[in-house]
Amino acid sequence: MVTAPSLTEQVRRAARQEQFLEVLSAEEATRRFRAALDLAPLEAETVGLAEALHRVVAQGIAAAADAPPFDRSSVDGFALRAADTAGATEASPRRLRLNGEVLACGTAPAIEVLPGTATAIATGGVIPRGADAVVMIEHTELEEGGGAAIALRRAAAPGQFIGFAGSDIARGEALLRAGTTITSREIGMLAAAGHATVPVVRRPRVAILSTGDELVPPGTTPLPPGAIPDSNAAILAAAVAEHGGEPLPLGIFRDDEAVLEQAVRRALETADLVVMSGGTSKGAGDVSHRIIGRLGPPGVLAHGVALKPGKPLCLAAVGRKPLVVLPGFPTSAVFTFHEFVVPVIRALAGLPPRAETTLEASLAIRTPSELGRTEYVMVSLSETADGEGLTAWPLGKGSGSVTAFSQADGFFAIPALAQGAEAGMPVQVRLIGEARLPELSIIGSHCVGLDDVLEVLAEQGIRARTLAVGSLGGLAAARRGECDLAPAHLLDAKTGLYNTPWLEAGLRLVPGWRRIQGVVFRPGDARFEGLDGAEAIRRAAADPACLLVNRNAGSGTRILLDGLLGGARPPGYPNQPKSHNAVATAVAQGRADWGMAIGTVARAYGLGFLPIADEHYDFFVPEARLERPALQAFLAALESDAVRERLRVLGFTPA
Ligand SMILES: Nc1nc2c(c(=O)[nH]1)N[C@H]1C(S)=C(S)[C@@H](COP(=O)(O)OP(=O)(O)OC[C@H]3O[C@@H](n4cnc5c(N)ncnc54)[C@H](O)[C@@H]3O)O[C@H]1N2
Ligand code: MOO
Repeated sequence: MVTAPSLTEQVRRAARQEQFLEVLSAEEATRRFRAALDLAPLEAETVGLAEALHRVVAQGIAAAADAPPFDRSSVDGFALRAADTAGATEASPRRLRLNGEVLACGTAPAIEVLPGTATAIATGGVIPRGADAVVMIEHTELEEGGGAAIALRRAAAPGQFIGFAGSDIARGEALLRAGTTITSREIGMLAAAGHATVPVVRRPRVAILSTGDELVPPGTTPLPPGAIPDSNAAILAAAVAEHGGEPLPLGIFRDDEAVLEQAVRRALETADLVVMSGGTSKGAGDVSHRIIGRLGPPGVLAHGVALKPGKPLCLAAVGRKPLVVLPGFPTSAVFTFHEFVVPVIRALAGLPPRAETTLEASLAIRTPSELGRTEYVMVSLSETADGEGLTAWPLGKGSGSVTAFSQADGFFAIPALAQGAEAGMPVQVRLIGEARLPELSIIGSHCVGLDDVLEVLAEQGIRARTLAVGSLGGLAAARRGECDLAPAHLLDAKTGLYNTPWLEAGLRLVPGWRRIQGVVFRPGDARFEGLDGAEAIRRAAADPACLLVNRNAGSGTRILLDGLLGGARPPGYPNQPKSHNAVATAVAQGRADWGMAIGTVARAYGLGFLPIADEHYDFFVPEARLERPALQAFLAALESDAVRERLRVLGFTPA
């Protein structure tokens, strides 16, 4: 009898089909990598206090001097012998003769305070020999007439208003312990306790190489066709510095084995750790991992890890030196860097393992995942309706995204043997950096006009976050009370009304603005030029050579377009990007001939435009949230002349 292979067997078979050396679990890959390395902190070096910020103390440091260095007065007044003031009262004041010196800060006393005398002293002045207390100037009276003297009407306690030498920290006392990260506070202590320099752990030097024929330095304009800005090197260099390393950015290398091998050999000579990105998968140009075998033992320790993002990760060592090839995809590169490389950098830098915070949240939407790989899903967090819990919204941008890791609050894992996670499931979200929930949470349809309103709020110091999940997704979030505002432009085909048919108990509809949706096409295209919008759509839908770029399901634009197509599925229909801009770019670049977008975007891309619908872009607001200050500020901004003018310039009309 033939039985279906078990799930585990299916996963093992899938792994065997990979060309990778062996697809390992993340734990096993980490174990092999760490076992091959020397993870002790690097040797010490001495730096001046001005360079000591964020460095790690290499060995325990004792105070080199007393602080304060001498007994000193903590008030402006008179240094005297406490015994001379015993029994002083309103009725029987004590009279003390003044010595002929004034102890300003920095003045060494010359006259001993003998019984029956006092010396004028400033805050911080050196306590003179003989004195054991200080009285405040306002508790004394200057005696008129018979020579310089003061009268006191209350007794002083021995030691009062004296800061004794070494009472803050005494010479030889432990000041800083090994492993302490130096902040401004430690620098202050070092300076006060007699140190001008400090022994710190040498920062691990991390060489960063980007590989790929398509890569160009950030900011290259115009971008050559097919070129991609090298964002990995930029984010990796900054992340190296954030975790105590010294980045050595070596630049961009073409997919040329000989050149790359030479560069990596040189990097291994100067750096403590070498990080490459790109070229570790299976394409013909994927050469990075191939050269490692020639650099010396032990070589590749893991190539292929059962996780997503990051499957093609390659961990290696040459001697005891770590060498890592990160996947080229930006989210995969930075995610695997943080999981596998950051702990190594921190260990070499003498830093403790990074503190990790995990919060429980409820998953907002069903999230599919690939069987056989632990999938890490980048999420944004929002507060639940009662304000007591959190909802996790998958960013849904994939490994190639350059924004997912940077914009996510954190991530949760879907186990290798699951094919997804269900909406409403509790998930453990590990935070990336510090998650700061925004004051204003906006979930729904995005419009360029919204950015202008939010700009005004930002000027008032109110942080907003927008999650573009389409009009229907936003409406669902508003119904659950999980956002402050759900922007929507939903057309009800039956009534021809926008948004109001979706209104229900517990929700308000705040009018936003009107915008013109229409057909976008390249100027001069005779198939569209001069036609009425609806007629143009009918003709385009019937022309097999005319390629559409559609919109994502759940977006208001898609609902509008589907209504106009009346069930037709013209060529290009499956191409469903998520924004007006993506539609305009596809048409401008000739990858499609037409699509539906708002007039403002059509103008920005220099496209032809046939108006179709004057639609309402409004905001669903959960009533329970109406009183929140950030929401009130948003509503006020919406009404303001400044915002109305900005919207008008963009081509929107007030609702
Ligand atoms: N046939 C297969 N193709 C791919 C597989 C596979 O198993 N079979 N794995 C996919 C996975 S998973 C990943 S992750 C990527 C990683 O591929 P590489 O590490 O070889 O990366 P490249 O091909 O060089 O580049 C991928 C992608 O990333 C962009 N990139 C590269 N470097 C940078 C950089 N420094 N800054 C910004 N962007 C960069 C590059 O332009 C590509 O778009 O492979 C899948 N393919
Ligand atoms: O493993 Mo790759 O990182 O999915 O994108």
